[in-house]
Amino acid sequence: MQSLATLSPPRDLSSEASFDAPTDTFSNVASVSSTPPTTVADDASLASDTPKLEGTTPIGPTEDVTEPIITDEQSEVADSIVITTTTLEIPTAADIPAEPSKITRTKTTESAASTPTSERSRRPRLSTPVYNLARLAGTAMHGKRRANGDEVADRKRRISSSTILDAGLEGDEGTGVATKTTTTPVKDTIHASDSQSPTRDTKSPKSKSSKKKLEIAPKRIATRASGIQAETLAHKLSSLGKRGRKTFERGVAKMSRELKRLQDTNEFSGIDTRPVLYTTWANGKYVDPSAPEERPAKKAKVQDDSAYDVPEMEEESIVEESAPKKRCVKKWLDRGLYAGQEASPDIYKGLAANDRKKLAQLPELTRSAKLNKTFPAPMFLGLRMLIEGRDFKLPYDLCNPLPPGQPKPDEWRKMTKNRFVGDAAAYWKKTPHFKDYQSKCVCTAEDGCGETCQNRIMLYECDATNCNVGEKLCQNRAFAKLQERTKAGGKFRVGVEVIKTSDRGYGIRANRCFGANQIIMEYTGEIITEEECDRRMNEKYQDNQCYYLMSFDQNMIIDATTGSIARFVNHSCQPNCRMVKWIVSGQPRMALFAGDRDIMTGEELTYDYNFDPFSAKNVQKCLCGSPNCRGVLGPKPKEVKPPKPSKEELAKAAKESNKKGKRKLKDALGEQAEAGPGATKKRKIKTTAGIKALATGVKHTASLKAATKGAATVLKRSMSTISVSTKVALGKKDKVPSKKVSKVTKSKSVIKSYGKTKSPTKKAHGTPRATPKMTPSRKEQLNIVAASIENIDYDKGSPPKATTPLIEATNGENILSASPSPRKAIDIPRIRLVNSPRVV
Ligand SMILES: C[S@@+](CC[C@H](N)C(=O)[O-])C[C@H]1O[C@@H](n2cnc3c(N)ncnc32)[C@H](O)[C@@H]1O
Repeated sequence: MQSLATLSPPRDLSSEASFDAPTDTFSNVASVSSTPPTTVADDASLASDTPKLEGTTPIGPTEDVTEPIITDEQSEVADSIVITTTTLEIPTAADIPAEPSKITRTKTTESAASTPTSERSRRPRLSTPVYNLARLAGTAMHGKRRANGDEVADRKRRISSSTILDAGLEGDEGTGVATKTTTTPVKDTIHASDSQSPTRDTKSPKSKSSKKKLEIAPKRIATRASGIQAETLAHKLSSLGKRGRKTFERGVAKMSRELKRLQDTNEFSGIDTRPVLYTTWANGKYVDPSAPEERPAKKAKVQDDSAYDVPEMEEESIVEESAPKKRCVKKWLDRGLYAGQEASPDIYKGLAANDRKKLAQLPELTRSAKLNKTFPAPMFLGLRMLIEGRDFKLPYDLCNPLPPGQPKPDEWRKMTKNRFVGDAAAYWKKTPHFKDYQSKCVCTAEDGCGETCQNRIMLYECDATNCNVGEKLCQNRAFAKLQERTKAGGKFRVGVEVIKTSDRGYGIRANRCFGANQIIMEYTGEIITEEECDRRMNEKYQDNQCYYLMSFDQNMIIDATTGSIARFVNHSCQPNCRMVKWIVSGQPRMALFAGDRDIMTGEELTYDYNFDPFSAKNVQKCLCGSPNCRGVLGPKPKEVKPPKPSKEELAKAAKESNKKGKRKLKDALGEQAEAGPGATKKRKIKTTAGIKALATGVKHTASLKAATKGAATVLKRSMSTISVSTKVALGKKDKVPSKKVSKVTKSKSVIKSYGKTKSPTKKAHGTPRATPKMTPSRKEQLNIVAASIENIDYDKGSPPKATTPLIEATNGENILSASPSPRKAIDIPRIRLVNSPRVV
């Protein structure tokens, strides 16, 4: 009988789930049920890790016992593993036929051997943890002894009992019957290998030699790098004295099986199964992860921050926190992302009663005011936000200012209000005709001082003195709105910024959107007399490339060399803005307004300078780049008049008209005869439409008064011939209060005095200025071309509309065709600037 060592997983491996999970039943069984060596004499048994089973299962006779076939896997196992063995009684070749050998096997093996089953043997899987052990034992570094595929069958190898058993098991895999056994004595081999194996089987220590074995049994080193020496049973025994050992052995012999099994526990073996902790070191010190995080005191934190050079930020935030909270002011936009969308016809639909009530109180939605169609942003929440008054951020394309660090113009002293310089203030007072602006408009709350407001038509801004509607509903307060908008500052509110152009010096860019005709910024500066302007041109600005002088009012000039940002607006022959002069609280003020189309964020703002260069020397090349560029910074071209007809053509035309006149007279007489005496009168009324029409069709006397007044005011501001036209327009039979007529007469005298042509001033270097356009009077600029409003179609009962004669600028520009403003939408005649600003 030879003992056959079976390969069983080392004890420590069974507990090291971290390497390879011992999924095989065998390992687990081995771990749990392995026992100390049965006897110290039995080396194999002593080294064995497998439990000693109570019963032994005879393995059937094996014929043809040959040298065991060692598979690659098995050989590796044998080579590299410290093997624990279990005593097996294997029949020798001679014994086999005589009596069936008995072999002590594990339960699994036993069942595999005894019960023919189709189950695969689990044995080969046992080798998995063995590799790890080899690596741990330090033998793995030597590498494999052979390459894959080597013929190893004939090679003489150390063979362990496990190998033999494995071989046998391999052979009967599937059948459970061992087909090959070995005759090679393996005991010595096992000895050698067992010298490193831990002692476990202490089942029956019998002799002194076995005790010696126990004593010299090497300490088992825990495979975990715990650093703690595992105190094994053997180790403990070795430190005992003779008597102590005897006592122990006696005790062991008496030990119950359960207790013996306990000895195999990790605790008993001194195996540290606690997870390995990766230590953290910081600044040369061990960081204990379990220790609570140290929170530095607040003061220390500030000191830390200072190390990163951000103390200012910290300080600022602290200051902000301590500052009292500002009251949240509701911000309104009159233009938004969804500008132009139609509002829902029933805005109260789907709202709760409370919300309806709130909504009804909003001034924007009161019946008297016009619904602002341009404010449904954002699309679905607009109404809710109106009710609740929440702010929202503007999208990128509505406001996109340039980043900081843009080039800034030097030597520019900003001035946000006009200032009279020198004699200008004194001279200004002599012409108080701007008191006329105080005449109240006749607008109703529904109108809201819209396009039909007389003040608006006259370019008078409404205020408390001249507005019939009131501040809340009035829409004719552009300058007041501008002031309100920009007073708080901020890039969006200001809406414009200086840019450096590539070829025209500085310019102005819109950093937000502006609606058509919306006021953008005021043009302010020093108001100087012509004499002062000449002086500055000759002395101060002699070598200047850029001029910031603009004709203003009463033959005066605004010099914006010291002035508002509007002075940087460049010229374009196809501009997107216009410079318009308004009378605000009786004072003329100039501002840049958007043109007839909306202005998008990022566009450069331009207007037509209608530039007067004084002399050829000052003519500058225009670089606006528009398709209709005039080439130079010069005055607007006059409209090309049709060529004069020849004398013959004139004579012919006269004949024709004579004939037609006779015929018309005949027709007229015929009609008169048919229609009776009233017909002529009717016809007369028709031709004198204008204000007469208003007067006849109006029920409200107040409206009548205002309408008449409005028209008269426009006329009186235009030229002296207005009085004639007005009289015609009013008609003798119209019951217009005499006061109004007298006012017109009065204005006539004003205009006379104001319409004086100025004496030509001396140009630079003593030459007289040859350009009366420099500061044109109203008389020079405007001409009445018609005083009819025949095409007005009033609704019955609607209040009368203010009317003004259609006026054309002297340069031939027809206002209706040249500037199709929204005013065109309503059928009233309109005027343009009474005194168009000019850059000089
Ligand atoms: C009122 S300033 C405009 C601001 C000026 N670009 C600046 O840098 O101060 C008028 C001057 O700008 C220049 N300028 C404006 N528009 C121009 C244009 N379209 N082409 C060439 N130069 C222009 C001319 O030199 C003109 O005298």
